[in-house]
Amino acid sequence: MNFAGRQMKKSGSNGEVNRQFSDNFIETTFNNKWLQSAGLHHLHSSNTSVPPLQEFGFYGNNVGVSSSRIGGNLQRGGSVEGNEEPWTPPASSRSSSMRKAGNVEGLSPSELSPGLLDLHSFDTELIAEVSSQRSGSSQSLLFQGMSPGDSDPYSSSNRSTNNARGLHEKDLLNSFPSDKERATNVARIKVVVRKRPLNKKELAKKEEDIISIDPPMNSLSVYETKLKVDLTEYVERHEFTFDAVMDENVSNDEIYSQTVEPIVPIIFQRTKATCFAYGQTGSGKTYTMQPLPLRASQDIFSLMQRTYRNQGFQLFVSFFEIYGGKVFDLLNDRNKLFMREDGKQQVCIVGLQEYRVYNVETIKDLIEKGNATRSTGTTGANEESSRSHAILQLAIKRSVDGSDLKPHRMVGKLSFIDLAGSERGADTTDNDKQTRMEGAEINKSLLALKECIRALDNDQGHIPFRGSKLTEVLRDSFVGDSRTVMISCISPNSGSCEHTLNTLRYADRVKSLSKGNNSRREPSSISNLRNSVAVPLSSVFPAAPGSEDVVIQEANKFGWSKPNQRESPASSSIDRVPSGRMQTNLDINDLDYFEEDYGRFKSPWMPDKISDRSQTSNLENNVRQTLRQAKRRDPSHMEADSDLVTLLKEEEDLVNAHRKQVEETMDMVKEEMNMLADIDQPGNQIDDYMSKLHTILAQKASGILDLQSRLTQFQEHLKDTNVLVSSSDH
Ligand SMILES: Nc1ncnc2c1ncn2[C@@H]1O[C@H](COP(=O)(O)OP(=O)(O)OP(=O)(O)O)[C@@H](O)[C@H]1O
Repeated sequence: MNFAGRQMKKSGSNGEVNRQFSDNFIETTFNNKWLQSAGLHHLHSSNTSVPPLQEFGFYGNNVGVSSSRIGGNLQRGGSVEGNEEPWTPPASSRSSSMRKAGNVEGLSPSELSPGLLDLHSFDTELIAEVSSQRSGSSQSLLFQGMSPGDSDPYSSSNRSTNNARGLHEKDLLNSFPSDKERATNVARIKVVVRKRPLNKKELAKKEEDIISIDPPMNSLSVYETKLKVDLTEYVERHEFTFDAVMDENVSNDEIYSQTVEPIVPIIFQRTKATCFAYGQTGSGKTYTMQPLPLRASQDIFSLMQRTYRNQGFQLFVSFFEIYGGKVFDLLNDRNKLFMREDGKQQVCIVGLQEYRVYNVETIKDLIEKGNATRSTGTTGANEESSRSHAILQLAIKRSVDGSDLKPHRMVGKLSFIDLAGSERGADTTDNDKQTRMEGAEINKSLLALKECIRALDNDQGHIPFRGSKLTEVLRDSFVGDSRTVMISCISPNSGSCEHTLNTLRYADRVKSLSKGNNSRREPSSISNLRNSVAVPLSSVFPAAPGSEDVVIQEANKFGWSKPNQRESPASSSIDRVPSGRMQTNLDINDLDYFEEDYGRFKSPWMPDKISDRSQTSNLENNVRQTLRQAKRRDPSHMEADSDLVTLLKEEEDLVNAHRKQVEETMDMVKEEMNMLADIDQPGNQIDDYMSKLHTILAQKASGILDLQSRLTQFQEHLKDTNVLVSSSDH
């Protein structure tokens, strides 16, 4: 990442790494770039004086501790008016008990009250334990950035207030039917892909751009160069379709309108939403994520001013990172924080500072401050690489009775997660020990994320969210009434092909989660996994979308896409993949391949190559021969023929789909093996992980064996038909 803040020294932990700008792209500061691209360049000047956008009618007097403001626009609860110190209060000014609570591990739940932030809690989900300690101590709470509302006790007096408020809010919600409708219309999980341009380094190395994008179709193709067994090169095309696909010319503004803009209004409707960027190191995650919170807060303020004027909504910001498996507050001297789960499995962060904000300028300052504190380092693919997962949260709260005297409670929350990029140890040789350790830790948490996605995808009862801090934070993004936007960032260069395919495959898995109640993937959702075709190298570069030498996919009646070669001279030059991926006709030898690979599942890793199967399709030949004979003998068999052909096609589609799934799983396992190989610390439960992978593969293999037996039965059936036809001849 190339960001102003990254010039600063890396804070915390072992390494003090000097940061510098990447010269890979145009030479403006990243800060400038992201503000400009977000349409917020007016905020760039440090002298810019932006009048507060937000002055609530309810808070006209700004009485009480929670209405005091620091440095003009920024309020840290608990600070007294006139305190000009804009960021962290001096240590002496902090309550010692609070400091203790934020820094001592092993606290019992009852001790968690100060500075406890429930990541996704809403007013009905507040933690009971905090209540008794909080009442009457708003000053201390506010020093820890807690608005008193977060700790609202379940006292009887408050219950009645809550009821009143509940009614009031119900009326309020009823008064905005269009927003409610909009909320239901916003997809639960949206997956978009963004491709960055080739950078200077890649251009200098004359690397190919291997990704073509077809924006109207929301699809993209990755052209992967491979070697045949005879060592001739061919290119395999992998086609993917997502909710939106953005090429290198798309601005950050457009990214915002495609991703976060639609979910902003619904966080006023008691919804939690998460936007996270996923992708390999240097693929543009930070570049993409940084402008989004600013744009979102602009819209939030404008909603507060217009639609929800005088309704008492307030905006709070917090910013923390997960680095090396630990949590640090990016807005409070990188204080170490602790995650706790309450009885309702709500994840809470002990000691996290939250800032009440009144305008976009303040949020920009906070983000810059946080980014400057964030852990960065240099990887082979990115000189300014984020080595931590950064989580910025915008929380909308309301006070119980609309005044600042009463506690504020969570209404909705929007989280922005800039994941650290993964890089394989094997990709670079010059990484120092710290970078490798960081990489191992990042890989571990990303693997934990993948495990959760896989578990959700397989409809498993237990989702291993506790596998890492990252997945604990992300838990609520995937369950319950939440909205999630995943932005998959991909690098266009040929050297990143494997990473890119992996990113896209996982994006596809996440996409499949959106298909109703986390149910197993519908057949249509596996279409992406099947859309790999091979084309000759010469016909690929340049391969504009829609060019004549590609194979067009169209869905068959089962919802799976089927290869349908366009009638053009070029299409006939489509090559055959040795593995048989190109085969559109059923090949009995595929079954050998399944058995062969099932054998491999049981044996140690990893299959290097899927066996070459160029033999003729025995089953298909048998079937066709039988049908031809039958037709010749009795025209009344014509109808039965077409039924058989349909049946045959169905079976063929099934087998192809399963075969593709197995191939995809193998690629994924291979990638994960590579990642695991980079995690060389003890106690990382590799064995456990491996046995899980074994189980998954064995399940897939058994599915394929089922198919094989169905096919055999089908073949028997055809033989019987043949016998019947022959005997009727006689
Ligand atoms: N769409 C884009 N247009 C122009 N430049 C881009 C784009 N995406 C990324 N970049 C540039 O590419 C470089 C790497 O981007 P960035 O730091 O955002 O990657 P990252 O995925 O966050 O990497 P890491 O995971 O290592 O932190 C930066 O110099 C950034 O300015």
